[in-house]
Amino acid sequence: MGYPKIKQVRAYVIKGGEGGGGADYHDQGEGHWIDNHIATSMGRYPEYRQSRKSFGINVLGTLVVEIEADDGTVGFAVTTGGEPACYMVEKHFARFLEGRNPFEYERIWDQMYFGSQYYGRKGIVVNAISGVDLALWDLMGKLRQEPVYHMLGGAVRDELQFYATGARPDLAKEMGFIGGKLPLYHGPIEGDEGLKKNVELIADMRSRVGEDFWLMYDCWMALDVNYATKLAHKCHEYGLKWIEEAINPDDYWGYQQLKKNVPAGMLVTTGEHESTRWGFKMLLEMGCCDIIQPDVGWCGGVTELLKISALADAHGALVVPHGSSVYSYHFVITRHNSPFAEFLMMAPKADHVAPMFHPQLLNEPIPEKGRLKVTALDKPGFGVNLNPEVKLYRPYEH
Ligand SMILES: C[C@H](O)[C@H](O)CC(=O)C(=O)O
Ligand SMILES: [Mg+2]
Repeated sequence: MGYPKIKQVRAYVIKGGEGGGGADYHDQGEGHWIDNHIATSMGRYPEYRQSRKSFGINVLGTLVVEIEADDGTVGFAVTTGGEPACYMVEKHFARFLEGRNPFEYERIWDQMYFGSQYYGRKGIVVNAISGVDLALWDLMGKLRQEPVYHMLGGAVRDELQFYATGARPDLAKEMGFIGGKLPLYHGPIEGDEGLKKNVELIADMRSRVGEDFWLMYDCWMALDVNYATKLAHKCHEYGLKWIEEAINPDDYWGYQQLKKNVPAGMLVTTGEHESTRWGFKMLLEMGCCDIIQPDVGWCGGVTELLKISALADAHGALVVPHGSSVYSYHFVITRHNSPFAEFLMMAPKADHVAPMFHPQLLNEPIPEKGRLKVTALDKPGFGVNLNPEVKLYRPYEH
């Protein structure tokens, strides 16, 4: 009805070293806190314990999806997925968009998901679907000259408030954040000595930040239920607010048990590596956690996040999306059951606020004193631009 149709869908990869970082936020230079001996399930192999890049955490690179309408308007989005995701977007998903009205996002999502069900459902395929979906919302916003958050129902509060993820919660407190989430440095393979160091770090941070500041541990899937339970109990006396992604995301039964095991009042959070309403249904119905943390660039995009969020609301769970910069800000501001947002500290020493998807995006809003006014989002679409200085490769065409 009065809107131009979709003319072309294009998918690009941004490779590390040529504007790396950005949406593939683990792809950072040497000495960055995000790659400094963080516990992972690969830590059982000594050669992969010190660095996540050593086992290939940054191997994919950023996926950029552009959707051009007949009138020349271009919506775009970035997420992780790299060249394999480019193949899916160009060779498979583009057919469900080109020639269509861009506002048919439900039908487009449904066709991408069910058209790839036989090889997809999770992981990189859903990253690719998410990238297309976000680019579509950006295009819709640009065509209507409206920010995405307006199209999602409008803001339910005047500003976002953030906790910071990084190596220095003490500095995050000085910068005005409401809490600090530390990476867990030592996994079960490092035994009691490692466990002791994990507890000592929280104790040290607590002594630096005082009583009321939130402290959390992000365990990045590295633990087992027994270790996670011990860690939770030992950190309780230092006021650990939540234990995040403690175990393998496929082990719903383990999360269910962990939720029963943690001290009263401590929250269990997970979901950044989960996707679609069906994955989150498992977490919610099985009582696995208190907060779900979908990444809007990985869980199926905004279209799917709306469904996940409604499901969580009905289960009394909060939705605090993982990272994802503007793509989550436009969502969080519209939902009562998303009362705050995450900010990933991308400064190598976590000592100042730097745009999360730098250098790929221009005009990316960043928190000031741990907050962001809704007016910072008042631009068409997601309100960001691709940095023309970052090189794009288009490995496949259709
Ligand atoms: C810090 C974590 O290991 C990871 O890099 C980011 C993450 O899981 C989060 O922000 O949450
Ligand atoms: Mg996490």
